[in-house]
Amino acid sequence: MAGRIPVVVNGATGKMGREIIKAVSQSPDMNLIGALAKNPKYLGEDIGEVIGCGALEVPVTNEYESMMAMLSQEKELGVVVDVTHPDAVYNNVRSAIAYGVRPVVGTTGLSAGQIQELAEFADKASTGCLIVPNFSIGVVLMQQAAIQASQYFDHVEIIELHHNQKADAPSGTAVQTAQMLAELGKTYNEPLVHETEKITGARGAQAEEGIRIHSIRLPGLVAHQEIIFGAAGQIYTLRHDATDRTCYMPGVLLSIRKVISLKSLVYGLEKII
Ligand SMILES: NC(=O)C1=CN([C@@H]2O[C@H](COP(=O)(O)OP(=O)(O)OC[C@H]3O[C@@H](n4cnc5c(N)ncnc54)[C@H](OP(=O)(O)O)[C@@H]3O)[C@@H](O)[C@H]2O)C=CC1
Ligand SMILES: O=C(O)C1=N[C@H](C(=O)O)C[C@H](O)C1
Repeated sequence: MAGRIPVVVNGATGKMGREIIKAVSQSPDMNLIGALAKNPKYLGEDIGEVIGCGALEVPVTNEYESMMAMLSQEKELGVVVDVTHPDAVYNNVRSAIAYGVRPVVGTTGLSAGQIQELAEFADKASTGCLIVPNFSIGVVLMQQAAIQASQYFDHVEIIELHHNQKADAPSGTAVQTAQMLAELGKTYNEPLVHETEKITGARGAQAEEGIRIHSIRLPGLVAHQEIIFGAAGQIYTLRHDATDRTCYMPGVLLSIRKVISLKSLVYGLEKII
């Protein structure tokens, strides 16, 4: 369909992938042309039927390279949305860029070194790539509030709480939040006493500049984060709760629309809104 952004969703049968298939297929400026999944159970089936929204005439496939080749042949610049697994995402993104396809990466768990390598790769290819640890506007607002608060508070810890099918810890959102606070050029949480962990990990993971991250995994949770600031006589808590994955869809669609005009890798939704 002329003028529409051709989109392939990788991880199409997963929790995020299913929502993205619905959102993309209902967007008048996008054309869902591919649905990639790992599970052989769905191969060849119509992705619309698999996710229960009616036929979309897009069969599920696991042939990543062929999909990238097909996207690269489209008249309009093609986008692949990656919501797969931390073990797969790096190679997926490299391969997409090599085909001139624009990746929108929701998958978390990439290391800082891997992101740097992908940025160099995207730069050399002059190809846009968006890595978005969290697509929800609420998280962007929470992070902005945290940046403001950090001017006045020298002590902060992050608690992230997720469903217990999550592969990576800490969450990409928590890692990004800690980075944002660390980049402000101060060190947090100067200890008043010598601390001993009687059980390893009791004080959480140590991120940059003394910031601690605590990860909780339980059935019943979706995706939640608290940023807790402390000072003499007061506690300031910022909290975001994703209660349903539909909260990510406006950010996913915006990212698809924006990535086609980028010429390099951009990290974070806050950079494009
Ligand atoms: N940026 C954001 O705002 C958000 C990011 N996420 C991130 O998105 C990713 C996916 O999350 P979620 O949908 O909950 O996870 P799911 O496990 O529900 O879905 C992952 C999908 O990817 C497939 N998959 C798994 N391993 C591979 C692989 N090696 N190669 C290709 N496909 C693979 C799975 O297939 P199969 O079932 O066959 O294994 C499944 O379809 C995670 O990294 C998560 O942190 C999640 C929510 C919001
Ligand atoms: O796995 C999830 O569910 C989520 N992953 C992302 C992360 O690691 O930050 C975004 C959100 O927290 C949901």
